[in-house]
Amino acid sequence: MKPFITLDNVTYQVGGHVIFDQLNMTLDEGKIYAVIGPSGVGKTTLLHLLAGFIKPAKGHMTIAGDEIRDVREKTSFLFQDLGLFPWQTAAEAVAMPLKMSKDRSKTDTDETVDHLLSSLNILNCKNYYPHQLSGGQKQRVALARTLITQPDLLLMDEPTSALDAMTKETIQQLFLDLQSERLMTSIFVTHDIEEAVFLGDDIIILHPQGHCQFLMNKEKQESLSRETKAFYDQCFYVREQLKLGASKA
Ligand SMILES: Nc1ncnc2c1ncn2[C@@H]1O[C@H](COP(=O)(O)OP(=O)(O)OP(=O)(O)O)[C@@H](O)[C@H]1O
Repeated sequence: MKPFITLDNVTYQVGGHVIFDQLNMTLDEGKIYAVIGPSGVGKTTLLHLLAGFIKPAKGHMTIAGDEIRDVREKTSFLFQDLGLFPWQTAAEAVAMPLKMSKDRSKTDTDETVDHLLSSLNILNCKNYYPHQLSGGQKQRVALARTLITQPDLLLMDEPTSALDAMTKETIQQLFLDLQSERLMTSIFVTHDIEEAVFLGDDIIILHPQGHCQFLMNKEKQESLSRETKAFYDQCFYVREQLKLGASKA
């Protein structure tokens, strides 16, 4: 795997409060990274730095060898509130990022949207407005909208936190299927240890005071099944590491 993202001595502070002090990180291309850690530790801030929404006070950050100076075209962001507009149908919301590109015909855009909605099993909802969609369907529409531009980096902030347990599992599996079809690096923030262990190739634990711990996750597991002892052992291990970090703070 190639290094795709590098953070080199990144320092970030807000209102006199240091969130990251000389943070270093190398993330590989094509992997899924789960970011977990206590509330207020800086998980969303890390995503915002990577998205180019905010800039570090010191240090360097690169994606695909280029310094992050601004919001990149090839980075997509899935916000916690999904950002679906009440006046847009599912198909219109998903097509929106493509409409900004002038060199696409309407037929081409419609076909791409239908293909993606179909692969997320929501083609039947294409003319529905947000109030006509369930939580899981909204989540899929928002995911489709982030994927339509074929991003090489997908950043997601607690993507399944508002979903019930079964819908969450369906979306997680769909996400894994989509990720396996694309050359895309995904980084998602979660408070859910099981989600981090199920989805993350690696888990990044952010501890208080900006200490960052990497856990190789998937290669330690026998399978992706939640039913295995290895899965629960790994969840237990992540929980212990979080507790240990909190006790040192
Ligand atoms: N605009 C801001 N002004 C002042 N402080 C801020 C601002 N944005 C974030 N912070 C502070 O920065 C710290 C990190 O915030 P961040 O949202 O990244 O944490 P988090 O780990 O994602 O938390 P949570 O799990 O609760 O969502 C918090 O202490 C927060 O209060």
